[in-house]
Amino acid sequence: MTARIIDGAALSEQIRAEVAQRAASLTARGITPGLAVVLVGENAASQVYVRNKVKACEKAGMHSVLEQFPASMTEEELLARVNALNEDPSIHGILVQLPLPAHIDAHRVIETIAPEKDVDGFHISNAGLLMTGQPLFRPCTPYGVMKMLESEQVPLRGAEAVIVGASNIVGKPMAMLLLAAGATVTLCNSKTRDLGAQTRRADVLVVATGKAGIVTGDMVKPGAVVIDVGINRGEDGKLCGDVDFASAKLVAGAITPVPGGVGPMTIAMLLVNTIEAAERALAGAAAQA
Ligand SMILES: Nc1nc2c(c(=O)[nH]1)N[C@@H](CN(C=O)c1ccc(C(=O)N[C@@H](CCC(=O)O)C(=O)O)cc1)CN2
Repeated sequence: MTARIIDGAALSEQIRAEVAQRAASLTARGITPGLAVVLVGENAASQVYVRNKVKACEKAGMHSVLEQFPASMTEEELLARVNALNEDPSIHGILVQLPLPAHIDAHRVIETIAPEKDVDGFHISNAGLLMTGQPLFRPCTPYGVMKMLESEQVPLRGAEAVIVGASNIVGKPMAMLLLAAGATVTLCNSKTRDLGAQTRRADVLVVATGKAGIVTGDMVKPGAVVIDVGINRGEDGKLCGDVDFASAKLVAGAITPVPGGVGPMTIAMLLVNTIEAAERALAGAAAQA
């Protein structure tokens, strides 16, 4: 058996086209959705991601601002920039690209973003809302994974979902979204004993560890849906995921590639969250008038 390839690039194009229509309709009503992307430091991968985010906004007819600062920027200076963006009415979404330089407390920065502009969904109040089943913004990567599962019509009610990696930005919110969809969720971490025993139970397996090839074909249940969130640079210089694609695709029922899988969906869902923020701002303004 060879797995069906889940094409995140194609699905993200569809979602971005829908976003462009919503953006045009908002602009016609006098409000152009605006996203501010803040990058501190010279991380090469982050530079690519933020440029792609800004380009995607422009293509969808949205306003975007890229604020780039040297790694020497202080935490107080960054907090002041975030506060200024919180007050800027032309900006509906704010994201601070991660990782931040080690001298800056990422938690403090994220907690400074106004929750109603936190289009990454990382603010503690947005994490709490997601956990209690009342999401305002769903974090973009897990939200994109849910859209991929939906487009593939993967049954989630009662399914065994296993997530490898328990980060705040992917693993934990992924667990909340799968739980809300009715899956039985197992969240594995670096201390998990016999990882293969867990992953082999999974009808839906999501891998987000940042460790190339941590999941191999022998760790996949035949017919499972395998979602690879990892983006690593292999020894050959090419991008690869956390899943050993060559062996896993012979066992899985469906699998996401890297590149062209979850990555493009992350950017598409950022646009969706920004549109939603702008739509809420318009509704709020109308209610006050
Ligand atoms: N503030 C945030 N920081 C980070 C997030 C995030 O959601 N918010 N996620 C990741 C990085 N990330 C988004 O920022 C991201 C990673 C990868 C891609 C992507 O499209 N990847 C392509 C390959 C691109 C390449 O050539 O390198 C793919 O997989 O096809 C988009 C967004 C960490 N930081």
